[in-house]
Amino acid sequence: MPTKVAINGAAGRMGQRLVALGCQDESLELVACFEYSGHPKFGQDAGNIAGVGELGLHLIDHTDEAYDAIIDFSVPEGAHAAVERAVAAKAALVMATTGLEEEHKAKIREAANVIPVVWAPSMSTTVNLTMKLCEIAAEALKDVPGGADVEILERHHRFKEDSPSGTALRFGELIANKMGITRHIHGREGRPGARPHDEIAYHAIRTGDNPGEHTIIFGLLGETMELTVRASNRDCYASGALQAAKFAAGKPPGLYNMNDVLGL
Ligand SMILES: NC(=O)C1=CN([C@@H]2O[C@H](COP(=O)(O)OP(=O)(O)OC[C@H]3O[C@@H](n4cnc5c(N)ncnc54)[C@H](O)[C@@H]3O)[C@@H](O)[C@H]2O)C=CC1
Ligand SMILES: O=C(O)C1=N[C@H](C(=O)O)C[C@H](O)C1
Repeated sequence: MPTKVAINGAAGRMGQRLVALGCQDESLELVACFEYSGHPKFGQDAGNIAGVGELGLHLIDHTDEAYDAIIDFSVPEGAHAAVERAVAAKAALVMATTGLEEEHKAKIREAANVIPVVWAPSMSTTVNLTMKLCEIAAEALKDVPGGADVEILERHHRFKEDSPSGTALRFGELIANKMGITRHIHGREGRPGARPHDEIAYHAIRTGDNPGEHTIIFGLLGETMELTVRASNRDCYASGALQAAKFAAGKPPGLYNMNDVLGL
């Protein structure tokens, strides 16, 4: 039986790729494409919007159709709505939206008591693998003589609303946990003085249509290591999210991440 999937934020950049890839995947069935009712294309066919032709799936904000999983790539308010939809439908939730406030995060954690939730700031295989590599590097370099300075650079398209990216913040969190760092700063200006070792700095670049790029720098005295992971287009995120939906459907309630989905 195919996994029945609903998409929240279906007219967005990511939503359109989910519709386009999802409708070609025989192991799943798209059953609902949610948008907020004020969207200028509300009611139109999601397939036409995604450029794959009519699918008979219109942009809606309510359905009585059952589904096994709902995937959310939207905005914080949309993510809130997706959690409520998932709990009401007793469906798995794949939460991909970034830039969430603490109230939204608390709601997701609470939902994981009653439904399976896959929650990750990046659904990309290579990003999640790079996170593993960074954890190895952080562990190995935490006591290196002279210290290792960690800086995280991210580049995204000009339309991105949150900064820094959720992925950059997750990289920082994982590295900080391994190295015992508690200070996180965002850019530098003026005369901040010599760099302390126990901080991680984030730098967010916004240009053109960049679908996402992260560089993690470990700077030592005498040598530097940089790990870069770069998306060529959004399909790495969309296919990861569809995989996560299939993974989570029917799983026991709980919080899962992409390492669980990808077996990393
Ligand atoms: N975890 C991951 O792998 C990735 C996460 N993202 C995140 O996904 C989010 C969306 O990214 P994009 O698609 O580029 O943004 P977008 O702005 O193109 O799409 C967001 C969509 O959500 C819709 N929306 C707004 N309110 C809604 C509501 N109440 N209910 C349902 N839909 C609603 C908007 O109308 C829009 O169509 C961002 O937070 C981004 O950072 C993006 C790519 C990968
Ligand atoms: O908004 C985007 O485009 C992306 N957002 C995610 C993030 O904030 O980490 C993931 C990816 O980098 C693309």
